Amino acid sequence: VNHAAATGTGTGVLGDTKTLNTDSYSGGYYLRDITKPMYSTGGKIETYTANYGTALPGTLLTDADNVWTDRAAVDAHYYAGKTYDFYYNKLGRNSFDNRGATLKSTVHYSRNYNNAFWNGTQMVYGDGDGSQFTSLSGALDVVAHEITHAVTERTAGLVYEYQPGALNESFSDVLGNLVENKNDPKWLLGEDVTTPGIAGDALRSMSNPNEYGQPDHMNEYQNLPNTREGDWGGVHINSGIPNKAFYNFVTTPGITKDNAGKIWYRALTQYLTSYSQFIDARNATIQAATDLFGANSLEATAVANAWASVGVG
Ligand SMILES: O=C(O)[C@H](CCc1ccccc1)CC1(C(=O)N[C@@H](Cc2c[nH]c3ccccc23)C(=O)O)CCCC1
Ligand SMILES: [Zn+2]
Repeated sequence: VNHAAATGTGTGVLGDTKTLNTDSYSGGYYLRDITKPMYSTGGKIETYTANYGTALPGTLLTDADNVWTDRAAVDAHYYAGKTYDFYYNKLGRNSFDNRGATLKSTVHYSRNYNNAFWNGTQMVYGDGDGSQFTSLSGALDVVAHEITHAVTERTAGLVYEYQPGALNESFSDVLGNLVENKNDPKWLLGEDVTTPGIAGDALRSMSNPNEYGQPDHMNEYQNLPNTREGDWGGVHINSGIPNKAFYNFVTTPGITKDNAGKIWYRALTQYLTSYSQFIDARNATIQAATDLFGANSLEATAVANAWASVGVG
């Protein structure tokens, strides 16, 4: 048969079994999902391996019997599909460009690579060194974090430095956790792949940014240089402040995750721009809440209070 949707099974990074959307061709199966609405305009989800090198995208994964054992690839593929579904079904967005662009992931990037990234074209995942991280595609919040960088790039375009960069980071953490949708009262980031030898820790905490060295209030804002060593003005550090604002908002009685996500997404895609500062994000999220729920709604009031609680506005 020439290219038909097939259903395979695979083992994920944490040893769990998952059902996968694959593509059958005469002779075997590709790790390619052709079942999504994006396929009507040629979009698909494809997962590659860099084979421990750094050339991208590497080789599209194939398998003879549709039983997949590359754990990092299984999760990169499955979680990209879950993230696509969230954006399409919950927010009405058709892939990161809203025009059904193909989602391409590469796993086994380099050796013992303790990180992951969106490179402007695709997602890239390291396997970690087994101590600091396990394969980073093993966390849905990480996968959705990376794909949200692509969404931000195509919408607000928040530049990756200082406050706009910290907002860029925060939107990726917020959407990462909303897509993951765990009942995690601490709203942790990367908990499934950080320090496989230690339970209960994470990369960041949205409920208590201080726990992982991040500020949770403007009076703790860290003025860092716009260099690699300075984390581009502290984009992964000062994101603790907007992260805490979102946490305070979404945990306000009467506020739902779905409505919080709609408000943050509308602010990102309708009001924020390349050099928006924290105060602009406050104003944008209040405006979005007002658009969606009314000026004196619980949502609009709670958004203003949440930003005020971290010293913004
Ligand atoms: O997407 C991002 O913001 C991060 C991308 C980092 C990157 C950028 C450019 C080239 C290479 C890597 C990756 C993630 C991140 O937050 N990385 C942080 C924390 C981190 C992960 N691995 C590290 C190793 C050393 C130091 C810090 C880190 C960082 O790069 O700062 C996001 C979710 C999990 C990993
Ligand atoms: Zn990021």
